[in-house]
Amino acid sequence: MAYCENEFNQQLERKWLHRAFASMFILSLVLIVVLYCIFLPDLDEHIFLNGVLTDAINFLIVVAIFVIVQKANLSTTAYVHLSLGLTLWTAGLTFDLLDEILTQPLFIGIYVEDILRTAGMLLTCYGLKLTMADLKRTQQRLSKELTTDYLTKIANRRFFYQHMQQVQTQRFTLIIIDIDFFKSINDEFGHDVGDKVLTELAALYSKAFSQECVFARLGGEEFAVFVPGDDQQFAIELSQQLLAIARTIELKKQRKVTVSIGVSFKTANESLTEVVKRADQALYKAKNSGRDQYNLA
Ligand SMILES: Nc1nc2c(ncn2[C@@H]2O[C@H](COP(=O)(O)OP(=O)(O)OP(=O)(O)O)[C@@H](O)[C@H]2O)c(=O)[nH]1
Repeated sequence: MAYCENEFNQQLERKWLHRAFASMFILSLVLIVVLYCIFLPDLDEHIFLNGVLTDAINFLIVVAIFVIVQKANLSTTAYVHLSLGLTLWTAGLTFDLLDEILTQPLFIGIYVEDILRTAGMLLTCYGLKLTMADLKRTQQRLSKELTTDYLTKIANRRFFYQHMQQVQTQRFTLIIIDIDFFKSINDEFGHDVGDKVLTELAALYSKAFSQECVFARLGGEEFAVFVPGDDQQFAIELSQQLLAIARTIELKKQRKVTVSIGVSFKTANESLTEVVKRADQALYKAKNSGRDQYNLA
């Protein structure tokens, strides 16, 4: 609710900002033309069409960029810098354009026109830099979101499979962990307690692995660990440790959480599908043999 209100206020603020910049943009151009007409009433004597076409094209290009900026979804800081920069730049170009049609006082050509254009260009450049930085931040956030599990904040299935694909020429150990009777935990204690068990288990397991291991939530109540190498003894010790960690999570009514584990070792020419299938089969055996245990494929 608070989020929606905030979003609404931001949209309202942006709408007014748009109106203010559009009005300022149009007014500044009209003002320059009007001032010319006031101070140079004998237009006929001054009109000469020298290079007007290229200046008109330059003018129209910057006006088009201004319109694009008004429609773009930018951060407020980037939007303000770009709009202000383009307004000043266009004001400079208006003097430049009128200069081709009318004779203007020297000080306008030397100071006003160039100062406005240069200040406008600098502000626009800075606005572009801010826009690029915003874009980079958005890309980084989206790519993190794409590979992170929304609930436990550990890596998700997409990240895990991408990682296995990248290192599929190496030998590795795949451990699949599945919480036992998770449906009954949800049914008995509620979905929020189920969520808490998932986050707590993910946090405890994250601390148990070294940097080279990749730990992810595959979905539902299923987790997976990628361990480089195919050391069987290490896999057994790690699985025992994972079983013990799960039992430390205590639910109400003295009920403890347990997990079942399936382990497979990737051989040199084996496909990813095959190694995942063998780990799944090992997990299935651990479940069928009474749960709270591991099985090696
Ligand atoms: N709280 C919560 N529950 C989830 C989530 N994702 C899946 N579940 C539930 O997890 C349960 C999985 O149940 P089952 O596949 O029957 O497995 P199980 O009850 O653990 O039984 P076994 O695996 O055979 O021991 C389902 O009831 C899903 O609704 C989640 O993000 N949060």
